[in-house]
Parts: sequence; C-alpha cells; structure tokens
Amino acid sequence: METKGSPAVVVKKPPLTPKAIIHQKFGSKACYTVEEVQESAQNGCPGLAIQQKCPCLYRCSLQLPECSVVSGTFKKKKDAEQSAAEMALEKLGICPSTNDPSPKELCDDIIARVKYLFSNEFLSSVHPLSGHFRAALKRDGDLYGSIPASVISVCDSKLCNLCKSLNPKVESNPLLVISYIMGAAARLSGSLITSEGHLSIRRQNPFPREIIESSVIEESGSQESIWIEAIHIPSSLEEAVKPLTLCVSTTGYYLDVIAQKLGLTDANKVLVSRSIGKASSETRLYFAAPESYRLDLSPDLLNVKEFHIDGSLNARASYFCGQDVIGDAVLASIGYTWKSKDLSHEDFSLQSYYRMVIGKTPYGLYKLSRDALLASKLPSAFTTRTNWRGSYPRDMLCSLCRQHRLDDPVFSISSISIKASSEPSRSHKKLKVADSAEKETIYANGGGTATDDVDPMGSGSTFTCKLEIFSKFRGLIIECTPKNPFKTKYDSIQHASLKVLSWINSYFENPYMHFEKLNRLADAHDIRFYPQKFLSEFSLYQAVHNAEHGDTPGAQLRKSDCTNALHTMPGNGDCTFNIEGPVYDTSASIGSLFCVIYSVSLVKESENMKELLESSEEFEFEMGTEAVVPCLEAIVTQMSVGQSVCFTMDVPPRELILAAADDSTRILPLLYSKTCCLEYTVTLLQVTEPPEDRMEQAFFSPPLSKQRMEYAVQHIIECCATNLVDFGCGSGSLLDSLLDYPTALEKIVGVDISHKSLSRAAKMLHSKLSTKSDADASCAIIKSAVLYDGSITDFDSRLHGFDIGTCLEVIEHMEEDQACQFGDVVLSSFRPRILIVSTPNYEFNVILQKSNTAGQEEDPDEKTQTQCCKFRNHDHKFEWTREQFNSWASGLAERHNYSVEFSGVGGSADVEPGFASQIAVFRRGVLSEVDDLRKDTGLADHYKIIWEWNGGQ
Ligand SMILES: C[S@@+](CC[C@H](N)C(=O)[O-])C[C@H]1O[C@@H](n2cnc3c(N)ncnc32)[C@H](O)[C@@H]1O
Ligand SMILES: [Mg+2]
Repeated sequence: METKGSPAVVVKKPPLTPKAIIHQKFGSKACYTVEEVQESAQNGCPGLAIQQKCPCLYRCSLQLPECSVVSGTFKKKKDAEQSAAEMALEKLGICPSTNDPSPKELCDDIIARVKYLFSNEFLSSVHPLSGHFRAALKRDGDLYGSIPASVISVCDSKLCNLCKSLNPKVESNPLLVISYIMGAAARLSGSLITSEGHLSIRRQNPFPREIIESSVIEESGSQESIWIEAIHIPSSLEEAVKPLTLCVSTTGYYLDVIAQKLGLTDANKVLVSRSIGKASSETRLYFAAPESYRLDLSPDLLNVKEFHIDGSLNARASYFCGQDVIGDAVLASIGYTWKSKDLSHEDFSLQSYYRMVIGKTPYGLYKLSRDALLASKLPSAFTTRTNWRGSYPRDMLCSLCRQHRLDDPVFSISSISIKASSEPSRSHKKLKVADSAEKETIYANGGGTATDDVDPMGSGSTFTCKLEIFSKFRGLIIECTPKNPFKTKYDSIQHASLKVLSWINSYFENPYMHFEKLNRLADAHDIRFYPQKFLSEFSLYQAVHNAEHGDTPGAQLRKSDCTNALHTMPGNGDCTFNIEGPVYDTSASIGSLFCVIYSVSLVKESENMKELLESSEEFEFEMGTEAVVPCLEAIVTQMSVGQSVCFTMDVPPRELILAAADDSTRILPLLYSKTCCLEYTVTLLQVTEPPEDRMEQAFFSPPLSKQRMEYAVQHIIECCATNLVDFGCGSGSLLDSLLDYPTALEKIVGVDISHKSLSRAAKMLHSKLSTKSDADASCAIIKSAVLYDGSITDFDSRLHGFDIGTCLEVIEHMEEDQACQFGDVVLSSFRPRILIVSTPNYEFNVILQKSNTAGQEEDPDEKTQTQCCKFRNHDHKFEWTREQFNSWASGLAERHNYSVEFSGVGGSADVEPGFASQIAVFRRGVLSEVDDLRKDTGLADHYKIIWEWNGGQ
C-alpha cells in the first residue's frame, strides 16, 4: 500500500561515471594531476573595493597513453577529475552509453578473471584473496590448495562487479556470485577442479615449488597461535549473543577454525557475508552453507539460475549484513587486506556488537557520536552549528542510509527571495515570495557544507530543503518537505535531516507502533512515506528489537521516573541541592551551554552492588534542545557552578548499556535483574550564556534588533530625513531593512571598520538595490548608497550635516574612552540633525541571565545581584547602567548644543530595570557658524569608499 496514492519512483541504475569508464579502459595508465587555482573572485557585487577571499578552485589534467586533457576549474577536486575524464572520452570518441559490454563478453571476462586468480602470478601478489591461496597451501589432504568459492566471491571486487553487470540481481543476492564462480571454474575444467558437494575450487596442477617459495611471507619467527575474540549469533532469537574465541595457528587456515565453531568439518562449506561497517573493514559474518544448498554448476554462465537457500533465517545476522544468513553465525574481524601479506585481525567484543546494533538506529548514532549515556537519544532541535554537539543530523542520516544499504539522501534546495511588507508598524510582516524560487539539488556529500552556503550574507534569500531517501531497488521510500525557510542552505539541510531522523527514530523506538500513529507522526514531521517499502527496508529490526527487549518491557526513559528519585548526594557537604517535584522551566537558560563532569553506574541498591559504566571530565550540551536525558535539563538549571547532584533513572534499553560497558561480563548479571537502575552523578562545571542575538531572539518578540530598527524607522519618517548615515553599520542590517519602508530617504551611507561586515553589506545592498523597482511606491527610492571603511572616532567631511545619524549597538564594542571620543566627534563635527544611539542596559542583564547568575560563584560580599551579571557579548568592552548612559549622553548634548531624550526597546521605562536596549535621541540646536565651516571642506576625508551605488549607474 502506498500512502496518498503517490506513484512510486523507479530509480534507474546510474550510468558509469566518466572516470569509471576511463578506469575500465586504462586502469593505472590513467594519470590524474589536480592543481589548486586562484581565480579572481566573482562576488556578484560590482565595484566592491575589498579584496574577496575566494574559495580555492581545482583544475585537473589527465594523462592517458593516447592523449592528455586539462579540465576547467571546479570547486571540488572530484568534479575537476570527472570533467577531465569526460573531456578525454570525448577526445577519444568513446561514447559512454554504447560502452556496455555484451553478456557474452561479460561471461568471457568472468572466466578470464577466475583463471587469473588461480594463476602463478596471482599467488605472490598482495591482494585480499591471494592470502587465502597461500593459506590454503597449509591445508591437509584433500583440502590442500582448495579455496572456498564464497571467499572468492567476497574478496575479489572485480569479479563481483563483472557478475553484477551480467546480472544485477547479484546486488540483492550476493551469494549468487558463487554460482558464477563455480560455473566459470567448471568451464576451466582443464586446469581447475570443482569438488562435488563442496563449494570449493583448486588447481588441477599444484603450484610449482619455486612459485610457492617465492610467494610465502617471512614468518615473523613466533609460532604462537593468534587468539581472536569473536561473536556467536545464534539463529534462534531466544538464545543470547555470546562472545567466543578463535584460536588460529600460524600453520593453519583461519577459515577452517571458524568452520569448526559452526560445527562444520572444514571451510569449504562456509559461506561468507559481505563486509560490515566501514568499507575497509574485514568484519564479516560466517555461516554454514545449508545441506539443501544445490548449485547449478552449469558451465553456461548465461543460464545460471538464481538460487534460494532454505533454512531458518538468522534475523540478527541478516539485519547486519543486509543479506540472508541461515542458521547460527560467527561474526569476526579477520582477513587479508591490500596492505600486507599478513593476516589482519581485530578482537570483536560484545560491546562492539552492541555498538553495531545501536549504530543502525538514529538514537544510537547520536549516542555513539557523543559517547555518553547522558546524551539524549536524539536532540529535538537543531539551533546553531556552534551549539550542536555530536555528529550533525545530515551526517547521521547519511550514515543511517549507508548502514541500511539505502542510497545517500538527496537534498533539493529552493531559494526564495523574501521581503517584508512595507508598513513601519509593529504588525506582523508577512513573508512574501518574490518570483519563482530557484532550485538546486545536492547529493549527500555534495554541498550545503558550512562554507558552501550561497547566502550567508543574508542578501534577502531564504532556503527550504526537500529531502528524499531512495532504496537501492524499491525507489523513493521517504520524502520530507519542511515548509519553514532558513537563512542558510546548511541550516535547511540540517533541519530536514533532523526531522527525518526523529521520525525514523520513533519507529525504531517502537517498531510495533500502529500504522496510523506512524502516519500521523509522519504528517507532523512533513514526511510522506511508502509504508511497504519502508517496512521492507527496516522490518528486520523488529526481530532484533524483540530479542533485545523481550524481557525488559517498557525499559524506556520516562520523565516521571527521574524527578521522584532525585536526592542530594550523600556525604557531599557542598551539595544542599533539592528539587520539590518536577520543574521543567528551562526557558530562562535556553541557548546556554552547560558543561558538566559526570559518571553513570549501574546499581542494585538492595544488594549494594554498583558497576561504573562511564564517566567524563567534560560534557557540554545546549539547554532547551533536549540534547540530554530528560530530567537533566531541569536539574542543572537549578544548580550552581561547582555543585554536584546524584539522581537515578530507570535502565534504558539494554543494548545502550551494553554498548557503553567495556566489560559486559560483570554487568550482565546486574542488567538482567529487574530491580537495578542507573545512577548519575553530575557536577556543574560551567555555564556559557547564549550569544547576544540568540538571547534577544529568545526573549523578545519581535527580536530586539528588529525593534531597534523599527524605532529608527519611526524617527526617519517623522523627521522626513532624505539622507542617513549609519555609524558602525556592520553587515548593513539596518540599511537593508530601511529599504523596505516608505521613507523619504534618497541617500544612505554606512561606515564600519570591519571589512568582512562591509563586504556583506555591499553584496546585500547591491542585490537588493539592483532588483528594486522604482514603481514600488511602498518603498524608499534610493538614489545613492555608499559604504565607507573608517573609524567613527575620525571625522569625514563628506558625512557632515546629515538629516539623521544612527549608531546602534556599536559604542559598547569600543573602549570607553573611544566611545566618549566618538560622542564628541559626532556631535561637534558630523553634526547630524538627529542622532540615535543605542547600547545595552546593563541592569537588564539580570533578567536575561536569570538562571545563569545562579551558575556563578556566589560572592558573600555585599555585591548586588546586578553586579554579578556578565556582559551580553564577549566582544563588549563595557555595558552601562541607565545612570551611566544618561550621564554620558547628557554631558555630550550639553557640550555640543544638542538636546537629548531617553527611550529604549524591550521592556518598559516604567518597570524596573527599564529597557533592555537603552536609546538616546540627540537633536541639534540652532545651526552655528561652525556647522557651515565643517561642510564638505574635503580637508578631513579619513574614510575610504568601499562600495558605491548611484541609481543603478
Ligand atoms: C554589534 S555590531 C552592530 C552593527 C549594526 N549597527 C547593527 O545594529 O546591526 C558593532 C559594529 O561596530 C563596528 N565598530 C566597532 N568599532 C568601530 C569603530 N571604531 N568604527 C567603526 N565601526 C566600529 C564593528 O565593526 C561592528 O560591525
Ligand atoms: Mg553589542
């Protein structure tokens, strides 16, 4: 059944890339050289006088025996390489689509490959398979020199790919390759022997002695056996997964040892799965080929039939490798590699097994990336790149798809130009979608990275991201189309990824959830899915889940469980912490980063047993995103830095504990007892307040910055200003917003010392002014816009006598004496008719940082609470109280013949502690002679024009 009648999308197998075709044709004879190229930046902002750092570009030259080509320049190395390969194909007249070999040619290639693998030449090569050939020479009797076909099928990717081209079903049934190999060997009956009833092949004539001697590796001297930890996964879900030890002697073949653990006499009846985990991993599942396993040993490869192995499916093992595993299985990390002739091996512990189990779920991926039982299963919100801890949602989603053998997710980004409606009132401004949205598709690793955003400057565009997940065979299975727009591509991708992860997570947490509920949740996450396809991709998890949870029903975290169990830490004099009932008001610290030391133990109080599971010296999380176990957010907001607390919680799903525990043998008996719980000991180390803008956004609606801008607009309209200078304009957010209001402004100017901010301002203004239509009567008709690089403590006569000057949230970024200097220069020399200056009201910090002040060390001296507050931003050199600001502004006004009025935004003048942003509005007194003298003398032009716009000319 498909949801909402949407047609299934059939995914066509992607054609070979140009590089892959070149590789097929020329192999190692194709030589790619990639060089970095610096090109002059195309910043889309004509006239910008600031040197732009441009991203590094790459050019690739490709050398082939018959020709050589050089690509154009690309942002990514791989694109340059593909382009060079494409140019070479064109030059050589090779048309990719007609390049497919015929089935007959493929059969011949398969036979030739098998022949080569059994050649003298191959024996001495370093190849994951040649080690098996050398080891097989240590086998006794009939087994001497005999190679299990399943080993060939998994160790030689070239052969695998040939079989895949001949029959795409190999992808879903990798063991089918064995039939092709056995068939090819049968065709080579003059030189190879295939043994009846066994899935093995050996040479008719043994390898010549000198070849054997030259191929063997120098034994390291020690004849000791290797002991390797592995895992036994019984087919029956009733039986527990257990560790086992493989003892491989230096004179034996490791696969024979595994065979014995599976109750077989030798490795020729063992089937081997594809590798699990990382591409380079040698972790595989080994299981017995069922007795019923009958191969069609037809030497006619074109007629090899698909076979099915009957027997009881090992759900857990099949879930890991994504192919049918029958009967008991051994999971081990052992094999030969491309790197050396030695056998490579690694212990595979029960902990590794459980890390693999949870690593296939969104909550597990997140937990593993944070390596902490304290981390939540998956945060509910992605706020900012700087505050997110652990793997990013997009990376987790890509990893999840790979784990489940799905295609990488496809992200389609739409950029939308947005402008606010033009009344300067405080009413809600509706987002208006201007003309058609631009679209772009990004494949999993192909963009939207932190540095790849198209519009980090805020040129007025926002982005939405559609996310699609395709299965390798079944087409589209999940589609997520969040409506809310984001400022950057990156954010839109991370948000969409987190939505999909959260939804899949709800399935993983409750795979028996009623379909209706899963569907409702999908709706809530802006997701459409294809239930049958989805379930066929993920349903094996039900069995694994069942096996792990069967005897701990409801072993999930419940909010109510933890607050009741909260108690003070015994024997810790410092800790007088207590909570009466659940308190979940964390809003005061939303966006803050909390850093804690913690340890988690598994305890059984009745028997005084306690096993430490994990501990960490430093663990950081963002408040308000549910990034940690539910009650911790509530608890830490009520703690002071340096305080400790101890609380207990129900045991989470067993696999999480086993994935965390180094030594499962000690904790297993505890874990199976119903009365144990998790005990957390947490010490609060540090609290870092959220950045100023986020704090303002969280507290004020509309955000304070917007309120400041609207305050300025009101004055601009009231005084009918035709020109404006914004002192310390930053990235031009005020200048940008002004353009959307019906003011009389004709000329706007910005001054700043930050080149980075000025570049952003230039790009944003350029894009906005060049697309603005004069016919739009609701907006200002700007004739001139200029950006200057200069310090506002210096005078520039070109900016003398403007109608209005603004200086919003700038002075506190200068040293106090400079702020005073600015005050004098602006009122004595620039002399705007009106000057608006805003700066934070320090007294208001106590409200913004309400919870965080508790996080600071209490000073028993008679310091007031206000004095304990930190500045709102680490870049602030000072923050003034109302009294300090009034005194500065009144003195200034008096000295320079201005009047001054005080006001503000955020909060109220009449309610303590006043406005959040305090504002002084200076008005010039009667013009004096000095004013005329200052006018455009050109003698004091300290500023450099960075960018200029004159009515589009
Ligand atoms: C917090 S930002 C405010 C930007 C802008 N006014 C706004 O409200 O969005 C402070 C700005 O002041 C600028 N600034 C600091 N000292 C300055 C100086 N002496 N001259 C010019 N700009 C300065 C900084 O470069 C920065 O862009
Ligand atoms: Mg500031």
